[in-house]
Amino acid sequence: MTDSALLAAALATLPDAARVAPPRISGDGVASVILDVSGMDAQQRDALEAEVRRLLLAVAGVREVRVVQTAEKPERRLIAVGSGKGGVGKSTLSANLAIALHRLGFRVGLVDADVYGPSQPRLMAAEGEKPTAQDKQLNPIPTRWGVPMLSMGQLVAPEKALAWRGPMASGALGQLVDARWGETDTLVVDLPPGTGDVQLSMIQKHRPMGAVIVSTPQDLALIDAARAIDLFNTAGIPIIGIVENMAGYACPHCGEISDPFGSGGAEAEAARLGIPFLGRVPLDIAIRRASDAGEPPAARDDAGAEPFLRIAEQVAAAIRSR
Ligand SMILES: Nc1ncnc2c1ncn2[C@@H]1O[C@H](COP(=O)(O)OP(=O)(O)OP(=O)(O)O)[C@@H](O)[C@H]1O
Repeated sequence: MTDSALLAAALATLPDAARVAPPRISGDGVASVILDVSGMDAQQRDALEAEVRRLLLAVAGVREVRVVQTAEKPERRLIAVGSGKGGVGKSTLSANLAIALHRLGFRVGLVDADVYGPSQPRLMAAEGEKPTAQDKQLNPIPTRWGVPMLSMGQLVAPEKALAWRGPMASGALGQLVDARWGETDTLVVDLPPGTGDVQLSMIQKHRPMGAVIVSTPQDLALIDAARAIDLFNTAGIPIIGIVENMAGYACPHCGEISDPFGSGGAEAEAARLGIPFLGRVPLDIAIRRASDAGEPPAARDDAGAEPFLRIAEQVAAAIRSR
């Protein structure tokens, strides 16, 4: 006859013994044990389970071992990046913000929820890669920038996306957010422009910690940005701040600075609305070229990364103050 005390003694030698709940054994020699695998990667989990099985099967009277793995759901904050209208650089900002936050020490993942114009696979040099799934949960795709990602563009062919109705897009958003993000503590979510179903689903179901709004300096973009801000405000999601993108164009030939979309509009709007202004990203052909080449400027060790790092520092401060 084998009792539970014998099993516990066999497992006491494990370095991870604290993760093993007291095992039980049935009269017919089936040992049951629960392992707490919180924070472990798949390899560590498998190794622990194999070791527990080996030790228990070595105990006289044990003919079978049943193992259940449990893990605490890690606390993961979502940062939604939105804009009132398309083409203002929301995707560019999301990718570079994610990388800059990673450089500041956060464990960051990137979700591209823009079903109608997913651009993260290109920006992050992951075009053509398809995520695999495990137990119906998607595995994020690692990128060379240390920020794993998932994109609507990896779930649906571009020509089919246009036919997607709101509920389908919202369902897909759930799959991206609830994927196997493991140790990731912060998800940067690149939303579609505007205030449609995906944004509502994001707000209602996934409750982001806060939102970053991207706008160009011009009036029309700002009116739309104010609408996006209003949506988050109404739902009680804090606005972390506004970023002004495509501000101040430096001519690559003569160096003269011009302001094709005006200047300072987003900062003035932020002041008017009483929300933080997070910074300005210049209209710079180097940003467009690097983005098209899948080499986000925020990953560089030169001045090109600076605007994104400054913005990320403010977002990091907002995260830490919560
Ligand atoms: N600061 C910048 N300087 C130069 N080009 C930029 C800058 N920001 C973005 N771009 C370029 O502008 C274009 C639109 O940017 P992006 O795709 O990030 O915008 P978006 O708001 O996400 O658009 P959409 O709503 O279509 O997804 C891209 O070609 C991008 O490389």
